[in-house]
Amino acid sequence: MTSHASRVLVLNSGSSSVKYQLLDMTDGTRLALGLVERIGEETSRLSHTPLVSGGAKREHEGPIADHEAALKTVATELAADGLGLDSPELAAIGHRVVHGGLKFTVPTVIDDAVLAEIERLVPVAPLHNPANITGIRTAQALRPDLPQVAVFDTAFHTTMPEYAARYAIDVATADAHRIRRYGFHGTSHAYVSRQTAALLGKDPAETNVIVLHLGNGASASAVAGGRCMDTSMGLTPLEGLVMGTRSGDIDPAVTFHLKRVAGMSADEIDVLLNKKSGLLGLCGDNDMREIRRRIEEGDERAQLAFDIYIHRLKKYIGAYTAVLGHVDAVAFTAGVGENAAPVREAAIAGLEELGLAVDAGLNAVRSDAPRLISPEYSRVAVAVVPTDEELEIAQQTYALVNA
Ligand SMILES: Nc1ncnc2c1ncn2[C@@H]1O[C@H](COP(=O)(O)OP(=O)(O)O)[C@@H](O)[C@H]1O
Ligand SMILES: CC(=O)OP(=O)(O)O
Ligand SMILES: [Mg+2]
Repeated sequence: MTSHASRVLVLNSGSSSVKYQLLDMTDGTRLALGLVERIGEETSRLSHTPLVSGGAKREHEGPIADHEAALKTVATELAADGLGLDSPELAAIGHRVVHGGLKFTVPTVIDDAVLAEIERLVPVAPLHNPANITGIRTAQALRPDLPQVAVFDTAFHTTMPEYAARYAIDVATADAHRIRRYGFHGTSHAYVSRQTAALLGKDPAETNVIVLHLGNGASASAVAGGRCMDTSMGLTPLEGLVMGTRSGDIDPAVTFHLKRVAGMSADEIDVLLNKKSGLLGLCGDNDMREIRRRIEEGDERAQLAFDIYIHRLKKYIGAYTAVLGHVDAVAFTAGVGENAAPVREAAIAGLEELGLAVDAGLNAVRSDAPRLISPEYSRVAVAVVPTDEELEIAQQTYALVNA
């Protein structure tokens, strides 16, 4: 590595998308960012924005078969801006890895053993770890000389108290199969809880925050003084809130029932609960924008799906208020949390007894900045705090390779 290398490329590979950012870590400037969506479909879409020398956003539509092809397209786009992966200024590539199990509690330089462990965890993150692995392998092939760093979604949650991390099942069985609650979106929960403290002008070590990360995948966390006390996702990213295509919490007996009575296999049940449930299963759409549009037109199925989504959210806000005892702020983040004012309004409605309220005028403001949406009199602050998993991953990656 040359001493002046100060750029980090971050790859956030999801089940059907790749988000990426190229940053200069001397001052944290973003040089380029983009998103490849609907990978594996005929209508894949790439949107790439160079942020240097006045470059404009470029968009392409057309089939991108898999994550390897997606990453190669990203490399071509970056090269077209003079920001190619062959640049000597690149110090490292940082990868979001969703499941790190018990082994990975800190950012880790990837070698064959680390990659094998991420692979071993595929059964507990079937939608995510395979995409992360392809991202790592493709990046390694393009720049075998560079450090590749894994930043784990699970890492922030490893400090959860044992009473929150354990399921109430036979201890020997649980331990033999490493069955416990790991939690996900940890990079986002860590970043957003810190940003929320900053918004309140408080020391993160003395601030209690309920973070609601509402994207396609969604999770809540209870963070006390920077430490995760509980989170809604469990062994896998299926538990907890209602999500775009995932059921969140259900009676586990539903699965035996589907097997015994409906004759479904374990794999079929897995697909049902992970890919055909949640908002999609309830009303046929998983995009909150489309659901709100249908509700405006009087669609009752969309309304019921929305109500179920909100009911679950409210239950977690109540539960985490009890877990924390004292709450300084509830922070909404990710695609839905940052953009869907009706979700924020409905989730907080009726929670005055918990010290929570939303100001309709503030809630309607559109902005990319962290902001309060609660009225002056609200005992607990309600905030919209945009997440930036890529920045957080870049910082952790750069810190590790310079350590
Ligand atoms: N303006 C908006 N109003 C409502 N929902 C939105 C809006 N913009 C984006 N979303 C929601 O955000 C989701 C994507 O969020 P994101 O955090 O990018 O998720 P993920 O990282 O899981 O792909 C979309 O599925 C969509 O439902
Ligand atoms: C862990 C998880 O659910 O991630 P995403 O929201 O990116 O699907
Ligand atoms: Mg996400």
